Amino acid sequence: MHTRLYKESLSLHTDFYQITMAYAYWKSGKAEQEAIFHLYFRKHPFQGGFTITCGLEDVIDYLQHFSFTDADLHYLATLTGNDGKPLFEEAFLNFLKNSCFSCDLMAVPEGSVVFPNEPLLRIQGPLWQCQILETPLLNIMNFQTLIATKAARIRLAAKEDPVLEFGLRRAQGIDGGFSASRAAYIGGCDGTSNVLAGKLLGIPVKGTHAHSWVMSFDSEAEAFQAYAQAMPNNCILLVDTYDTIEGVKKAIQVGQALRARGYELAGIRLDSGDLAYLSIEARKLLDDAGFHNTKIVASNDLDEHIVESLKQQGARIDIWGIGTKLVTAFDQPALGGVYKIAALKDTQTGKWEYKIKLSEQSVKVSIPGKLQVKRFYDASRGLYVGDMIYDELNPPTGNSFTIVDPQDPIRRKRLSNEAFESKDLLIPIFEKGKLIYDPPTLKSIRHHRQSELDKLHSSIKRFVNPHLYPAGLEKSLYHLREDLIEQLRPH
Ligand SMILES: Nc1ncnc2c1ncn2[C@@H]1O[C@H](COP(=O)(O)OP(=O)(O)OP(=O)(O)O)[C@@H](O)[C@H]1O
Ligand SMILES: O=P(O)(O)OC[C@H]1O[C@H](OP(=O)(O)OP(=O)(O)O)[C@H](O)[C@@H]1O
Ligand SMILES: O=C(O)c1cccnc1
Repeated sequence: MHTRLYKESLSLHTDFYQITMAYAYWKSGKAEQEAIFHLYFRKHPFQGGFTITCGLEDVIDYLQHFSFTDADLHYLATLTGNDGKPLFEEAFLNFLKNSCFSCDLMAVPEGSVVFPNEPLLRIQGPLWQCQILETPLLNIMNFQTLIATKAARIRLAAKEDPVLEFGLRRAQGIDGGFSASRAAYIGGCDGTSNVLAGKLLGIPVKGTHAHSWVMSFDSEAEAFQAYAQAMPNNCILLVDTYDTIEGVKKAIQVGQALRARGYELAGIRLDSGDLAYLSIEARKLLDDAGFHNTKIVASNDLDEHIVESLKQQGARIDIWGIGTKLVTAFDQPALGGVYKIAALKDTQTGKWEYKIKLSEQSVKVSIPGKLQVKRFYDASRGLYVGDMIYDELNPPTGNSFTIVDPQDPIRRKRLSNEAFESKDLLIPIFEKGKLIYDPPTLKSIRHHRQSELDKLHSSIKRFVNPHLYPAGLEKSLYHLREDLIEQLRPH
């Protein structure tokens, strides 16, 4: 999508240090050494129990367009060090000019449920390429994964009701708005007010009208009549500009006039006040007047918690319009996804060397290897029962496995191929830079997200103190990691 939004080449859409490292790798003869990196997160957002991965299509788009234009190289050639001399040798800029993306990429399909420490992306290829891609891959995946997860939580709260994403005006800039609309649709919104997302992505566009429409007329009644006149087949009237109950009554009068012309009043919208009380009162007025099919839309700083509460209060809201708190992920504005090197191939021996990052905080110690995730499914209950992160360089044998929670090694679980079905989550996307994956449509990603959430036990999906889904390291990988920690920090 980036290439459709921006005319610029986006190969410089990275942090400066990625380019200085690429240069230094090149200078030290390591640029082409084969490496494996993983992109993963350590903690679910929103204190939740699950995360929805999102952003792969934009990652594919980015990688397909990854090349340095003359203008990019010209710019890099102007950068100087503190002695005033150019930072990058011309031969390096030529090296960039003649290169294109040539890595293998494995990914968990968009819309899948994922858990801490599981690679959402695994990239294998020349060290300099893997490195330089850290920033754009995180930039794309962190945001869209965050918003898809927020939308999925709102979808859970709204149950079967339609949810419309109204966030563009409050979103974080142009791409923030556009990619939020995409991620929100994958996460479970049914439509968007973002017309560009409608055009480019095929998301249904929906909406009502603003207070300024009403305020531009001498009276609310006139405003409603004029709107119904202009758009009799798409008439949802915002009733709270002056007095909500009076507004509903005026909307009913307009609804009667519409009916006389052979149209139906599609809905009313409430945007302030006590949404439970007002929706119940509005429903009574509409039903008493015979407008049983006129929907009640609600908006006003909604999020999953308010939607859940309004439903518990018996609110009669049919459609939820949700903007700010969805597209800005208001209560957690960033997903802390990270991207770490996990193995490097020795150029002499051709053998992989494991790489691990230590930290004082055990949660921040990285996981070495060429990781894959096996997910176990209990077909008799229709539920996912556990995920095993394992090392393809040293895969476990047999049919029964132990997984260990790296943060709490006492938490272990046995998973067996005999009791459960299983599948590997990471699938091939690029092979040596060639795209070998046919990305699914947005609609089918959305369906996939729904079927994934259906396979999670309700205790994992609750908002308050969700149950911890068993996702751990296969035992021998756990021990490998412990051994490496021991070797690097023996005391
Ligand atoms: N019955 C309810 N239970 C829980 N939350 C509610 C209920 N009704 C409305 N809310 C939420 O409470 C908040 C109300 O905020 P606020 O007081 O700013 O709204 P308001 O009274 O309508 O004012 P404004 O006219 O400025 O929008 C919103 O987030 C709204 O979604
Ligand atoms: O509340 P959100 O979830 O962000 O949904 C979108 C909001 O945007 C519109 O009004 P706007 O916020 O521009 O003006 P208002 O606050 O005066 O209604 C609309 O009326 C909603 O309230
Ligand atoms: O169509 C609407 O009602 C709408 C669109 C954007 C923001 N708030 C409301």
